[in-house]
Amino acid sequence: MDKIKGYVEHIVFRNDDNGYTVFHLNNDDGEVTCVGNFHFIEEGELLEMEGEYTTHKLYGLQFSVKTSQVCEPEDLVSIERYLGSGAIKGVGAALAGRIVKKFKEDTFRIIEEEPERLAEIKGISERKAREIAVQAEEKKDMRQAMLYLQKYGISATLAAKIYQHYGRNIYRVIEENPYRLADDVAGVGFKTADEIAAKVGIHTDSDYRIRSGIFYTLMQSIAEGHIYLLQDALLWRAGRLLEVEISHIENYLMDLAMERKIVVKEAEDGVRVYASHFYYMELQTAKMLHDLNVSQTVPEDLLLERLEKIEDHTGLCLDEMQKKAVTEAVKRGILVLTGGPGTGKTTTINAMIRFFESEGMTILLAAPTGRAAKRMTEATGYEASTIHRLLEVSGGPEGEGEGGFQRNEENPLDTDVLIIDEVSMVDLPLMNALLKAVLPGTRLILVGDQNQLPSVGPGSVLKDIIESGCFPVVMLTKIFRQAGESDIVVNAHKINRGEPVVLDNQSRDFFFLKRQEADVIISVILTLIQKKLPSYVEADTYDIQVLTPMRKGLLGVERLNKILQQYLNPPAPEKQEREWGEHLFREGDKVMQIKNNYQLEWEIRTRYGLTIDKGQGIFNGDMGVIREINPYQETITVEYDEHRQVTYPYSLADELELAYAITVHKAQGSEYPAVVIPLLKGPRQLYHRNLLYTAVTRAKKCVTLVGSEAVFQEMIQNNQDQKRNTSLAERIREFQ
Ligand SMILES: Nc1ncnc2c1ncn2[C@@H]1O[C@H](COP(=O)(O)OP(=O)(O)OP(=O)(O)O)[C@@H](O)[C@H]1O
Repeated sequence: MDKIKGYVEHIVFRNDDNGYTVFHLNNDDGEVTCVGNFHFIEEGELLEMEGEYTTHKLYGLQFSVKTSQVCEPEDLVSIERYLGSGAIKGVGAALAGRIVKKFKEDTFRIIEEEPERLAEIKGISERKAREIAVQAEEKKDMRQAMLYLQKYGISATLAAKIYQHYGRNIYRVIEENPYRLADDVAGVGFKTADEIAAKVGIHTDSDYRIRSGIFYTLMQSIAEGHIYLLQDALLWRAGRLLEVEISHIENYLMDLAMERKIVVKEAEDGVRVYASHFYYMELQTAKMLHDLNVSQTVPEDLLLERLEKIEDHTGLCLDEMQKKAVTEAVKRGILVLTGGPGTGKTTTINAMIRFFESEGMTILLAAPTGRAAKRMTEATGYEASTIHRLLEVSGGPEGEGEGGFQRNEENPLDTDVLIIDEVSMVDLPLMNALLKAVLPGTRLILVGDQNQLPSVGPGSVLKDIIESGCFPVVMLTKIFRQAGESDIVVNAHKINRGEPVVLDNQSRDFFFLKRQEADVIISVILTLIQKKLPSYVEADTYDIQVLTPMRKGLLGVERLNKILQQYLNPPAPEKQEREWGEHLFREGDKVMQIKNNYQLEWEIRTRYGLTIDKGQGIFNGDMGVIREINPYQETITVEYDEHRQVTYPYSLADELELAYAITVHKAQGSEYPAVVIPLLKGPRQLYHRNLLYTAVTRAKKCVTLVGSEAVFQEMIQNNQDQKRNTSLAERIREFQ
């Protein structure tokens, strides 16, 4: 082991999650590049470190740090450098120089013990002197707290967040009730809090622990899509988590209910336990839906007359149900329009738009995902946005949550009509946020297919609204696309009704290739996407989408992506590549953004590098191709639709995933020219009718299933998609 000591000259790279840092150190021998894990580090600091010199194949000689210690700067130059490094706001290099010139080696003591004396220096008022002292003190506190949290194995980012939340109270919180962290700090879950508690020596049946465990169990079920848990299930799950007797846990439910942290309700299916927040969210959503449900009396014949004019004008010819949808949308404050693929939903939306337009009304369109919004724009010729954008999300990536929207009850949307498509994908928190921003008097039209998979987030809002029976619903059932013209549509409806589908491969757009082994299936997929399908549907290889039910397993997303990457984008000397944990990205890879990120900037450039358009926001589900991995700038450039290029710093690489294959869940709301679906036996809870239906309906021109016919037919028969525990329909009825 070698020992070195010097000043941090420049931090080149820092990963805040694990503290991995690369920096230049200035010591007696000149400049040394150091790498290591640091909890807290700043330019200008004096460090004493132990470690060894290594040679990196790209970056050359480095000092790999094993242990380190921060020392007080010793000589005057160093004190001045530290003070002027920007570590203390408002003190630049010049001022630092003046301070050190006056107080010399005594500088730090003066700042700490007699800060008012700083005002003796020209340019420092008494107020500024106090500010400098406070900042210096905070730095010291923070460093101490970081070291303290490090003992509990907490990452640097999390430690900073925790410190920000509690400040100096951190010691009391950790020692008395570390479970508070799970409630107060985003990113700390019960598990982390529990580990800390164990280290602090908090007893396994302490009050705090059990309360926190109950909440954690409720939150887990919310993450699975439920709004409540039945008491028995909650007790059983919490008992297993906490390894405490169920009878012991039961006592706490009453306390938590008294404190209004949870809501306990008797219902037909048993005693339901809600996290209060979610109980009231359902209640409020139900109330807001009712508030919007106002009817207007408009003479029917007048309406139909105007509609006819629009039909003449546009060449649309609506059937009875479609007409009903338009007239109801005009008369009612809220309308649900539902139906399977090809039943004319988009055509009806278009007719509505033309009608409202002719009345001079303002219209807003939105959908839950970027891709769905784009499709809506294309189908209507009207600009549609994502719901998050519509509500003017203010947070960072996924930073929405409650209160994260600029549009709300105090600043509602200014429109006469609001049409939302793909409502099956909208979860309860988003519907709640949306309704807050819609004034009664606005016409809200919710369009969706209730048989698609439910939203990823909790609730089954569309189904519940329909099931409540309290609002006007127009259900389109007639399929307008002709049989033969589209077996995708015909078969999708059969799947939905639980009828067997004939697999004789006589179709032009629906194929089933029977194979029984995973690796054979993969080789068939490769032939399809490399050779057969691109010319058949007139699309690029990368436009053909493989959809699979699972993430894990022989035919799961993770394995498929690794194999498809190898064949579709093999390594080559001219292609840069880089590993992130389990993932390897290579130039030329097909990737997907897996979070909404409203801050990411995109640019469209000409061949000569001139920027011709730019904007912000890349959404969950957007797909692109890696154009460049730049190890020097530490960036990845991805090109999305319409040549939009986004440059990601390495630190955002975890917002990307390979996308040769994606899960059916991720594909909700998107359509592809051709879809390939591998099918072998899998868990019954997942392999159900809705999943198959959603997968098949993602294809515009061609579906090819590859695998076991038995599994396919079993999925059609299995309508046991996991029932979600929700009670929005009941809350809606209670307001009747
Ligand atoms: N009343 C109608 N008469 C004749 N054709 C119609 C009628 N309504 C819709 N169509 C046609 O049926 C096809 C499907 O309609 P549309 O795209 O509106 O349905 P959709 O429910 O939005 O389907 P998807 O969800 O698959 O996009 C279109 O080709 C459309 O032109």
